[in-house]
Amino acid sequence: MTEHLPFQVMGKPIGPRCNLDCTYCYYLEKENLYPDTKRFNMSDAVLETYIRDYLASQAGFPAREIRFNWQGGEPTMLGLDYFRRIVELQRKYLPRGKTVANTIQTNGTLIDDAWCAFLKDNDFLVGVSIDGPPRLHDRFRTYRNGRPSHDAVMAGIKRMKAHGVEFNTLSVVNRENAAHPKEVYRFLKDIGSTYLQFIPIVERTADGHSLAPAPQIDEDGVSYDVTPWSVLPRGYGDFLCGVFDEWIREDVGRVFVQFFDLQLGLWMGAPATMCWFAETCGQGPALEHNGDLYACDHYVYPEYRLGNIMETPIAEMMGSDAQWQFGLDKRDALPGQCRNCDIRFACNGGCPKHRFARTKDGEPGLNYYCRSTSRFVKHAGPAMKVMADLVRSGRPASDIMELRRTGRLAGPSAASARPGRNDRCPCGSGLKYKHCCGRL
Ligand SMILES: C[S@@+](CC[C@H](N)C(=O)[O-])C[C@H]1O[C@@H](n2cnc3c(N)ncnc32)[C@H](O)[C@@H]1O
Ligand code: SF4
Ligand code: SF4
Ligand code: SF4
Repeated sequence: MTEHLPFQVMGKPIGPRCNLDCTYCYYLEKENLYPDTKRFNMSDAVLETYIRDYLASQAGFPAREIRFNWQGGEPTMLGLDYFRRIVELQRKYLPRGKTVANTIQTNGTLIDDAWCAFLKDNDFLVGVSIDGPPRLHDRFRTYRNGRPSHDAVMAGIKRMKAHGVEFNTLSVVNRENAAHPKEVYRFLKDIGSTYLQFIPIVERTADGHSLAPAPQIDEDGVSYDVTPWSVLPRGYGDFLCGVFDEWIREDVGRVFVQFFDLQLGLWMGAPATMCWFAETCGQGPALEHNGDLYACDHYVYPEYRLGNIMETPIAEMMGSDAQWQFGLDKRDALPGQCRNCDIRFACNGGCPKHRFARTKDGEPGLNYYCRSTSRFVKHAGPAMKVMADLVRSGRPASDIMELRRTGRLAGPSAASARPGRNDRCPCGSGLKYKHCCGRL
């Protein structure tokens, strides 16, 4: 058996089954992978094998906590007894000296008081999918009959808050809500979310989505063969900058936005905390209901199936040449433009799933979101640099808000107005702009 790195599985104990039918959902179509399957619940035998083998596979690594991520489809459709069994099996097989943590990603519509009590008692961290206020959320997140889901999600969130269940929000950035960064951000704050994740959505028509009647044209006149709900690169960049401007004004250290957090880490030279921005990947396989293991949640396709946990130990599949190669390809397949990119440290070419654009020289393999990332880094880079310096000098990153209030630092909008090359850099470093953030 070959060695493997620590890894975290995205578990799909109910496969792609769901009580909602979100227009943009990439996972519902996975039913086609299992055409003869009527019931997608992971059997007790597969569940027990998974929990036993996964815990054993992580036992030798230094991290004390071993994490299980439950997703889908909609995992809460499995019911509470199913999750009680999960906790029981985790206790049974927990290696000495380790602790277990659980996250569950849900649409929130089925969270009642009994669920809340269970989630609280067992310290589950809950991720709730919500795309903003009703007008924006209900545009795509509906039941099969088209009924909106926002009210049900909010009822679930209200209950969780009443029970003191820890939750964060996961919002897809799509063509509609991307145009309203401030409204989305303020809404998420108002409902009590203090940890916000934003995931951009892009689906190519070439992947079999036939609903895009014509190429989608970006504001810059560039044409993309993506679905009408996919956010365009310019729109996603603008969204990130819009949210950043709100956050940096009064919320640093109080509200955690995953993207900003991880960018700050990268500016400080720390390893990426999200695979999209890491140099290599391949440490986040997806486990389907029947024990099939895939290279990644974004690559649940037959050609990326590593095997089945009922036949091959999970550790062996994760140490296989195929999985190593999958992870290294992220770095090795970078096009020239990325290899020579000044902000590669903050991007690393992004997720390979999104690398279907062409570079300025026409080379394939550039990330669709290249323009979004570079726009964000140029906009937020000066402030990121200041925050990184603050943290390095033992001060909290949130001190940046005071520096900006007292005029000792230019705001992001002033920074993005581009000073002259020989002017003092607006980030406050004392260097000339051309020697500091101007190099971006
Ligand atoms: C597939 S769902 C499964 C868990 C649960 N049903 C939920 O909605 O949270 C996991 C996350 O993926 C997001 N998602 C769905 N389709 C997507 C797409 N095409 N691109 C990016 N994210 C997507 C959902 O909004 C949700 O936040
Ligand atoms: S609730 Fe989750 S799994 Fe269900 S359709 Fe929506 S995004 Fe997909
Ligand atoms: S910003 Fe663009 S060119 Fe630079 S590493 Fe990212 S995708 Fe590549
Ligand atoms: S393919 Fe994308 S989502 Fe999957 S592990 Fe790599 S970077 Fe992460």
